[in-house]
Amino acid sequence: MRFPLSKSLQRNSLHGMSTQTFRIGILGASGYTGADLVRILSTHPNIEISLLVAGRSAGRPLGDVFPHLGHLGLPDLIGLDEVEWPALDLDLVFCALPHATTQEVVKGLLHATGHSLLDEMLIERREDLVSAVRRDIKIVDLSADFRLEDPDSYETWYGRAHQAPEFQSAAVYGLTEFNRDAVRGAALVACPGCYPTAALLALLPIVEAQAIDASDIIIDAKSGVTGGGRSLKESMLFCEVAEAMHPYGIGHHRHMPEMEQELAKRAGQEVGLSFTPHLVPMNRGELETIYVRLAKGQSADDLRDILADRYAKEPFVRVLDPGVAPATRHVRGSNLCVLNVFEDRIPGRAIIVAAIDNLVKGSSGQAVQNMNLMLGLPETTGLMQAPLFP
Ligand SMILES: NC(=O)C1=CN([C@@H]2O[C@H](COP(=O)(O)OP(=O)(O)OC[C@H]3O[C@@H](n4cnc5c(N)ncnc54)[C@H](OP(=O)(O)O)[C@@H]3O)[C@@H](O)[C@H]2O)C=CC1
Ligand SMILES: CC(=O)N[C@@H](CCC(=O)OP(=O)(O)O)C(=O)O
Repeated sequence: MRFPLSKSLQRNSLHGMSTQTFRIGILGASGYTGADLVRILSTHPNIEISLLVAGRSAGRPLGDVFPHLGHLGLPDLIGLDEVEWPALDLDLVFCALPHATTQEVVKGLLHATGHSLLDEMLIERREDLVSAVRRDIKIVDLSADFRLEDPDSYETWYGRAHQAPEFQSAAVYGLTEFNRDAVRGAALVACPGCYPTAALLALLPIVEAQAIDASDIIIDAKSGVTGGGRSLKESMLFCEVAEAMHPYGIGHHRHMPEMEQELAKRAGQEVGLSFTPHLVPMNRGELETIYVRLAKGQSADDLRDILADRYAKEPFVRVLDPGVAPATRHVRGSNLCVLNVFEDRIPGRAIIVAAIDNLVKGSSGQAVQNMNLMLGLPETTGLMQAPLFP
């Protein structure tokens, strides 16, 4: 059976698997999330990696920067200004660039390809480019640039005015389990931050059921050092991180408005949370211990039932057996989020625990999950690897 290629996928009638290949690019391929995108996509059956962009590492082979990826035969890293967008004819681009860098890059990319999003924004596009591209390029952004819907909130929390505010409203917030349909049709997906990913998966169903007081949530979070990226920072040096642990961003971390924005959409009441992240001496992984006040008549078991029901059919979110504490070793290298709920000694309170791998479900894995939907592929393609243990 044949389908038009641009609309549907050619299907292998024997195995029910798509045989179509999509050309993708990775901007920020010499960073931690870029490396994990390459790792995950290198075994994805429908993806050809056609472009790898870097900053300081531009001009070097990928295997020079990451010897563990050197055998894949991928293109060398190049600079942004060397990319010939129309000629590359990409289906999708991942932006794994530092936040604040991405907004102008995305704007430039939409102009350089004559993207039809420009029509929606009533911005003139060059007709010669329109005819040169096969179809609109799709963008999956891993940075924070398009997560906040309100330009003023962006300026308040990121300390500078947004450079592409006209595209903020076009972006779909890519928490896949809650925005599947919108992600499928999106031109630009803003993947959630790693801390919001774990917090929202733990809290959204419970807040939606009005089973807790959403104005009184306390999130105590711990992250591995890769959460801070690969560029050199004193606070990330081995001697500063090993055998130590410290909180940061106390009372003013930029992930708070992101969590509140998404919780508020479902809470039906005022949302208030305290959030304190800590840096812990491990490479990857993230654990959140969340303290909540129960709504009248609710128990910790009720919260657990709400999560278990909500995620029963989700491939990447698991509620562990009663009493089993989620740990980063349960998810390492996988696209899983593991959750559980515990009774507090103080009546009327409960404790929710969530664990993810910040580089997989917290960034690159979730980005590929969104890519699969945007390209019309089964959501789990390339993402079913079991966690690495111990
Ligand atoms: N690390 C994590 O756990 C998570 C990260 N994120 C977000 O994902 C994005 C990437 O994060 P991460 O991989 O950790 O960051 P890294 O610092 O490890 O990597 C950043 C990448 O961007 C490249 N880059 C920087 N400036 C430019 C430029 N001007 N032109 C071209 N390339 C440039 C760097 O190239 P080079 O090194 O060669 O200069 C590098 O490849 C960030 O926005 C981050 O906030 C989101 C969720 C989790
Ligand atoms: C350990 C560490 O530094 N973590 C980062 C969060 C990384 C992330 O997921 O979020 P963004 O995409 O919003 O950067 C931080 O606290 O800023």
